[in-house]
Amino acid sequence: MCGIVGIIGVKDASNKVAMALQAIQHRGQDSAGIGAKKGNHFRYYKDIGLVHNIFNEKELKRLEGRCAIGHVRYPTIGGNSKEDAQPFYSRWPGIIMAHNGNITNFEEIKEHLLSQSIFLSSKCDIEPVLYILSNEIIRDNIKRVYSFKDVVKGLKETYKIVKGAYSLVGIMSIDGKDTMFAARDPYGIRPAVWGKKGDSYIVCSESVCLDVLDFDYMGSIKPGHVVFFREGEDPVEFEIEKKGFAPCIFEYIYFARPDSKINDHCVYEKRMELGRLLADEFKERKRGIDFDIVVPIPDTSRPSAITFSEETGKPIREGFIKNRYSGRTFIMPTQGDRASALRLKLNPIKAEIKDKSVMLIDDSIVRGNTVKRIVEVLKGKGAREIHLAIYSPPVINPCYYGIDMSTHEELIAYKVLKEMGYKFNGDSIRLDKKLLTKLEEKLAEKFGLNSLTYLSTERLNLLLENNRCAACFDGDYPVNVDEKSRRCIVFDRLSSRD
Ligand SMILES: O=P(O)(O)OC[C@H]1O[C@H](OP(=O)(O)OP(=O)(O)O)[C@H](O)[C@@H]1O
Ligand SMILES: NC(=O)CC[C@H](N)C(=O)O
Ligand SMILES: [Mg+2]
Repeated sequence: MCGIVGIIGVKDASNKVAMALQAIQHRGQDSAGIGAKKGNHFRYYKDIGLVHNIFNEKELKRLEGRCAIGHVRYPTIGGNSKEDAQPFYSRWPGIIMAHNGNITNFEEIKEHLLSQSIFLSSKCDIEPVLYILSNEIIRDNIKRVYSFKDVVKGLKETYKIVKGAYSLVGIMSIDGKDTMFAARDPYGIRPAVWGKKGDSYIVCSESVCLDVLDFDYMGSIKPGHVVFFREGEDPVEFEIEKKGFAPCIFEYIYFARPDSKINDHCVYEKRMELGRLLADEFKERKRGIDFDIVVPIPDTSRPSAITFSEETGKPIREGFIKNRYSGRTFIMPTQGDRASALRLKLNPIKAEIKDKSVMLIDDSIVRGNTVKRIVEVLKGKGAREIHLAIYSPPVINPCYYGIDMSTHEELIAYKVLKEMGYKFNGDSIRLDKKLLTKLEEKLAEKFGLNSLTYLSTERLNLLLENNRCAACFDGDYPVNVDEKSRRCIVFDRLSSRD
């Protein structure tokens, strides 16, 4: 999941964007970029690394202007080269743009551009979208000054061609004025919120960016809508193409910061609710299992562990301390990076663990790296029993919409179901409670756990009712991804890794 930010109407906007990007660094740790506009000049800079390593005072000074956008990247299409980092720039008309999500028909639209002799300089999926948008704005309509009407028409045509999950942010000149725009795909799969302070505006993936810069939270960009922002003017909104509302549920489970608001929900409250739902699940399906303490696996599961402890009446303890200088492991690019980072990241408190029956809480099991490491450590420190409860269902379907788990084969729950002889029917794998319990037993055995409890999809559904994309759990994909696009997403991603 990447992070996007756009700010208009402040002095040295790129400085503020750099600050906001640091607030959402957890959404992408591989590369970052900022683009700014001053008068008729666009400038941008992007590189591999964390925001504070890339942008120094000198670099930010060069990115002058009262409007700027920025991006933190976690590659899900293409590789991790400097060329693939965002944002991207188109000269005609001048637009600088970035996105969060995945363009699922990336390969098809590259061909569409090639047929018009338009070549790309990267493997990043937003580059062709930008060129399509530029083309559609200027099509049969070459002007010195473009209006909202021209840009909305261009976006409407672009939405007809581009499929997938995308939250866009961009800057261009409209009616001869600096204008920032933000748009979400027709299902609003990826988040985008906006805020206001005096005459200035901000758009970003999560509301924490607003907090660090003292902007007021104004709401979310609606699915399939575009909003234009100009300094000192009221925002102007248009519907481009709306199909429904299916925000990614994994944002609430893992991706977003707990202190953020997305889709007008407070993520912390949603995680507390997930902890309560998990406790209900545990009480219903795992009667007879006893434990001494509840231990969250830092960081993401901490709010849910609090409510799980409250609901089960068992004390919560810090069994692991997270090294404050290590980032997220799941979003690291290779299996080797993830495994060695886990050793550095989590260290146990022996006094809390020795001779205890421990109930671990985590948000998800994806590849199983974290559980494997945690069990090894706890056994080494003399835990009497190790139980694990996960506040999401088994991840058994790939994500094609911007989370780096786009193949079945990397998903541990899928692999174990296959070993159990379960027959798959495309991506639509649904687990009833009987099969869920069998899978839990098998995985517990594999990891050396005394018990494993997942949240059932039925209970997860209580979190957001029908308004969500939970395809990684239930196989219900809002945007159809054909076989060719699937292969492209996977191939582009894996061929760029070691
Ligand atoms: O089964 P796996 O493939 O290991 O993936 C799942 C784990 O990865 C994430 O943690 P991460 O370390 O990325 O971030 P966190 O500090 O926010 O928990 C997530 O919170 C799980 O703990
Ligand atoms: N996770 C994301 O949102 C990544 C955005 C885009 N697909 C890229 O790889 O740059
Ligand atoms: Mg974690």
